[in-house]
Amino acid sequence: MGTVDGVARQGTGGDGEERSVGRAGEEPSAGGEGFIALDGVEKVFQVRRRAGLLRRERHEVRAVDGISFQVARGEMVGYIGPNGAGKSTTIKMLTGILTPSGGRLRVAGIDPSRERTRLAHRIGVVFGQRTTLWWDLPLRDSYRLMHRMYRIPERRYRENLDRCVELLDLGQLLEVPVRQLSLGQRMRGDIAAALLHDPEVLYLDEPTIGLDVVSKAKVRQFLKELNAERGTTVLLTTHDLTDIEQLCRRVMVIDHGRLMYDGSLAGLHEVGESERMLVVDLERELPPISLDPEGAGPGVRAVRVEGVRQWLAFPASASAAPLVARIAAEYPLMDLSVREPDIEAVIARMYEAAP
Ligand SMILES: Nc1ncnc2c1ncn2[C@@H]1O[C@H](COP(=O)(O)OP(=O)(O)OP(=O)(O)O)[C@@H](O)[C@H]1O
Repeated sequence: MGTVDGVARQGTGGDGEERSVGRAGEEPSAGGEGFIALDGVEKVFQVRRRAGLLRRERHEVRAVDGISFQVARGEMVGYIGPNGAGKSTTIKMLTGILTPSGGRLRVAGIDPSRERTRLAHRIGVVFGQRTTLWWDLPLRDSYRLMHRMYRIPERRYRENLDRCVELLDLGQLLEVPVRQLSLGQRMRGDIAAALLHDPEVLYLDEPTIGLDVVSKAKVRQFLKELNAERGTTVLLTTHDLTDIEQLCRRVMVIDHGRLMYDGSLAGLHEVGESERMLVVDLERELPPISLDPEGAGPGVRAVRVEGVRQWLAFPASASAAPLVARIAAEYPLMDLSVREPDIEAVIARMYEAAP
């Protein structure tokens, strides 16, 4: 594991450290420290488990095991890893919900667990699997409560709400009780709620989980615009590599509480030698597609044929465009789609590839 760690840290990690300080009222941070800065952060849970009929044993779970990274103001970074890797625990420490067991952690120069309330005015959090909205209230009433809780100045609240309503398409939904919203509608409602107080940092934990293709596209487009227009710093946890591909130039991989990779998504695919899958529907049943590597790019292979449908694997770090162009030119193509490898598979291959 150490080797993967060593090999893989090649990315954009330090970029923009110089942009990290300088807001009125912000604590001066240590020379060049990132807007989000973790140094050797640990979180150890003490748990008791059954060790016989009556006996219980105490043992430790090192959910986060010495993580260090920096995120510059305005960066949008993917934070990915398999189930139980330590992602949510990290985010909970970044919001101040959990106190680290060791190491140093700062967000905008603030120690989250010591000054949770002060930090709350500067961060927004969306947990895809849970809502921060009031279940029985219409969206608009939830927003009014947040307006008061965060003491958001009236004009700023109006502007932010209007903007979120427009860009997240919430106009028809404001009077609907949250419990009657679909998952995608509720998620858009939650994202708006996290942004009403104009946070400088947004933590998103699985913001597209369970959403249909159209809702996913809406959420991603909104986040892109938010980041481009307001310079909001975003830390995004997801199991959907397309979220990362479309939103983040930088991705960090965590596993067993340790940072295994920090760099570009293309770099991650290279380290893991992972493959994407092109699924094509032809007009009629044909033998497996065979293409000249010169035109379609190297590493393309037909892996499955089922009637008119064929599956072609190709390196995930390569563009699908030349391959699609080639197939369209040489075969009677009806339809196609590209499937991303899942994160677990990419990480598994990353380990396999380590010397
Ligand atoms: N409150 C807790 N008490 C004891 N163990 C915990 C607690 N919270 C998390 N853990 C353990 O810490 C480890 C990391 O959990 P965490 O929820 O941070 O993972 P995750 O990467 O967010 O996973 P997922 O993708 O499944 O949400 C897991 O082994 C989990 O069981």
